[in-house]
Parts: sequence; structure tokens; C-alpha cells
Amino acid sequence: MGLTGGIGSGKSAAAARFRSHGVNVVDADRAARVVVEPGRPALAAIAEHFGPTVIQADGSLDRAALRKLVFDDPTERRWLEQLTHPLIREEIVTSLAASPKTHPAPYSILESPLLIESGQSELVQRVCVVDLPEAMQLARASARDSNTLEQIRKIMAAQLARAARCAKADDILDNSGSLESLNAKVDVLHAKYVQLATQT
Ligand SMILES: CC(C)(COP(=O)(O)OP(=O)(O)OC[C@H]1O[C@@H](n2cnc3c(N)ncnc32)[C@H](O)[C@@H]1O)[C@@H](O)C(=O)NCCC(=O)NCCS
Ligand SMILES: Nc1ncnc2c1ncn2[C@@H]1O[C@H](COP(=O)(O)OP(=O)(O)OP(=O)(O)O)[C@@H](O)[C@H]1O
Repeated sequence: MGLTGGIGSGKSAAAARFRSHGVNVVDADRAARVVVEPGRPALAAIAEHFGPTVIQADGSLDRAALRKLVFDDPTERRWLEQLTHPLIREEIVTSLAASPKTHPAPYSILESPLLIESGQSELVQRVCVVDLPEAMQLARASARDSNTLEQIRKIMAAQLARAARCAKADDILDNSGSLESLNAKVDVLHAKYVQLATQT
């Protein structure tokens, strides 16, 4: 199953609840960090393309510096994506393959902000969208991290618009209410996914 939603929509919150039911949740943002770890060829390619300002003194990627460069310039963002997306997909495929041995639930989840945009939805049978009004998304994303409102708006502009994302959904998790109500909705969906996965 694929779990998606824009920045700050509540994917991680929903994923935590699915995990509590024994589901293996593979996180695309985590895979994206792995493929640019020090020593990986992608990090060297990024340093060559963007210059030494995107590498920190300890040799790791300066994520804030790169974030600014790529969300200010769609051409640079596309360059980064053509480099990293195939590697991220490989990392995801490996992690998904490990699911049956490591987790009790009969299905696994790919959590990805760009599930639909990047074509990763080919890797899953169903798409679940965590949905809320864009103003709430902006407010929650800015309360959580150090990005400015302007930066979050730019990131949102690089992602599918709400209506287009929802149009691709098999299931929608409305996260405009409390965390408790999100958890209750996840519990209902989990029961449905168990049933679908165990049907012959
Ligand atoms: C630009 C980078 C270095 C910024 O790192 P940073 O630690 O600040 O952010 P992080 O990776 O945690 O992403 C935060 C959120 O930004 C959004 N986001 C990240 N990359 C993209 C992108 N290419 N397009 C649209 N939104 C994106 C997502 O909602 C994500 O959850 C990093 O996001 C990156 O390498 N992006 C390219 C790889 C990618 O597309 N990752 C998304 C998962 S497939
Ligand atoms: N129903 C809710 N009520 C109040 N706050 C919430 C709710 N759901 C999530 N949040 C908070 O909103 C913020 C964004 O949620 P979360 O980190 O789960 O989103 P995300 O979709 O994983 O974001 P990203 O793509 O940026 O990683 C977090 O600080 C989280 O604690």
C-alpha cells in the first residue's frame, strides 16, 4: 500500500499508527537520505554539480543549503531528482522485499511524499492520501520545522496540488481533525487492508 500526502500533511503520524499494528512502513524520505550518505557516488555527483558549499565540514550533505538551491530553481530540483530518484527506488524495493520476514502484518506500506509524482505508485497496489486543507498543511509544517512559510510554499508548489493528489487516491485519510481521530481512521483502514491482503 502507498501512503502519500504533501509536506506536513500527517504521513508520519499515520505511519506511526500503522507501525503500531505491526506493519512494515518503508519511508521514502529515509531512503532519500541513505542514497546521499558520505561515500555514496550520488553525494560526489552533487558536490561536483552544486559546488563545495553543499558539503559540511564533516563530509556530509548540507541539507539546508541544498534545500534552498533546489526549491528556488526547478531546473536544479529536476537535476537532483534525475540523479536520486532511481537510487531511492532501488533502496525502497530492497526494504519492501524484507517485509514478510520482519513484520507480522500481511501487507506493507511505502510512505512517500512523491509517491504519485515520482512514479513510485507503480510499486504498490493501492494509494492512500493523507488529506487536509492547504492552509492547515502550511501551518502544521511551519510549526514543526525551521523552514520559512515562503520555503514551505515553494516545496508545496513542487508537489501535486491537493485536488490532483486526491483524484489518484483509492482511500483518503482526512487529517483536518485531532490526532486521536486520525488514529481511529487508520485503525479502520488497517482492518480493511488486512482483509484485502488475506483474501484469496
Ligand atoms: C533537498 C533536500 C536535500 C532537502 O533535505 P531536508 O532534510 O531539508 O528535507 P527532507 O528530505 O526531510 O524533505 C522534507 C519534505 O520536503 C518535500 N520534498 C523533498 N524533496 C522534494 C522534491 N524533490 N519535490 C517536492 N517535494 C520534496 C517532502 O514533502 C519531504 O517530506 C532533500 O529533500 C532531497 O534530497 N530531495 C530530493 C530527493 C527527493 O525527491 N526526496 C523526496 C522523497 S522521494
Ligand atoms: N491531527 C493532527 N493534529 C495536530 N497536529 C498534527 C496532526 N497530525 C499531524 N500533526 C503534526 O503536524 C506536523 C506534520 O505532521 P507529520 O510530520 O506527520 O507530516 P508529514 O506528512 O510526515 O510531513 P513531511 O512530508 O514534511 O515529513 C507534525 O508536527 C505533527 O505532529
